[in-house]
Amino acid sequence: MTAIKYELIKTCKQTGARLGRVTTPHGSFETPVFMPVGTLATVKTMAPEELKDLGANIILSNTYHLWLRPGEDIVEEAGGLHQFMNWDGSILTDSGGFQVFSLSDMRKIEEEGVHFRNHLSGEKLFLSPEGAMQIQNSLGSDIMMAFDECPPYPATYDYMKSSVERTSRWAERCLEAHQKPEQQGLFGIVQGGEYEELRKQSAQDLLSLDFPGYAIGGLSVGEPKDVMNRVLEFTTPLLPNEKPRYLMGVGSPDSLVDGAIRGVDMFDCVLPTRIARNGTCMTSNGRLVVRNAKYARDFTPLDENCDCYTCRNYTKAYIRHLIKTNETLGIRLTTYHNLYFLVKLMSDVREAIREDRLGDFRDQFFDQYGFNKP
Ligand SMILES: CNc1nc2c(CCNCc3ccccc3)c3nc(N)[nH]c(=O)c3cc2[nH]1
Ligand SMILES: [Zn+2]
Repeated sequence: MTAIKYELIKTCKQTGARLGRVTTPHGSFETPVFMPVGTLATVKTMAPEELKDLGANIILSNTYHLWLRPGEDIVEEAGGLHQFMNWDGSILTDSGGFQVFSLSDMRKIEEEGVHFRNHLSGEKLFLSPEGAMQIQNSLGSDIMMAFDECPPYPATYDYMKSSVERTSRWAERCLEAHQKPEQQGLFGIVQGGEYEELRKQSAQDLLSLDFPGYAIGGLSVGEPKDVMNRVLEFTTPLLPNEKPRYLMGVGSPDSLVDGAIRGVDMFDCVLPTRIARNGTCMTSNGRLVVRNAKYARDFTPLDENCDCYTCRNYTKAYIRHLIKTNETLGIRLTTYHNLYFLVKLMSDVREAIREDRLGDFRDQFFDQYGFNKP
């Protein structure tokens, strides 16, 4: 019995989008799905009950951060991440490679692994594919990610080629170091930047290792949206139809819809929680900065089309007051709303796939939200 099961329910007749269901040892969820990010074993300011209430069934956590604080040994002693943070839904952990590159300034990549400095203390550290697997094993996540290199954008073809080949060798080492495949699913991460030949090579290498799911890495690293969409158009068809596809680090509402249309099933992004902390909200009519003076006497909800807890019980004026006075309830209410907004968006996307009208949904959503239609 493998840890991860994927059921393809149907494909949208109007687009390449898929309606599916992923089952892990901690439950199942329909796809396409947005996964809230919980870096330090918490989706910032949200209690697990609130995440369940807003409709989240799977959240992300992170090898790099939890290895540094509190240490995976403490999490293991607590009985694993689910016990430690009191979350009984599914958990996906990233392997730490990306965080090393995005957080640590001094780093050196070798065949063995990556040398870098702890971004908090400056002490020298080393992370290898085997180390990343051991940490995720201790955390007890339902879905683990292979240790990969996410090259910067842009990167030369030659650099990208040698990076892809190393990431493929690291993926093999992760598989060999995988201790509990019946309890934890391991996803391979396809790299290759914007080079179709290298995406093909990366996908071919990883498919030969027969992972239960595949991630598309190396995107949402500063490339223009049309580059991301083009890479998706020639990369998703390389992946098996009967396994989930996870686009890492994406993204904004328009990228989620455009990714789903191109056959992506799973998404994660820090955006909704990060912008909530400075009082910026995603609404059906576009972004809203609630601390703006014009909302001081606006006694309507953040989004009149939203039926979330925040929008049913509080006004822009009150939330603006809380944000301006740095009252914690303020960012809790904006976080709850932003997460609900993306979870609801993906529910609407799944509905549109069921009814074979995701292309029409995209046009209507983009017009109302204010995205320019290319
Ligand atoms: C924002 N753009 C972006 N993010 C990327 C990530 C991280 C995805 N988010 C995981 C996370 C988990 C917990 C807490 C915080 C973040 C990647 N991860 C890996 N392993 N490989 C990638 O190529 C890669 C590319 C990315 N682009
Ligand atoms: Zn709301």
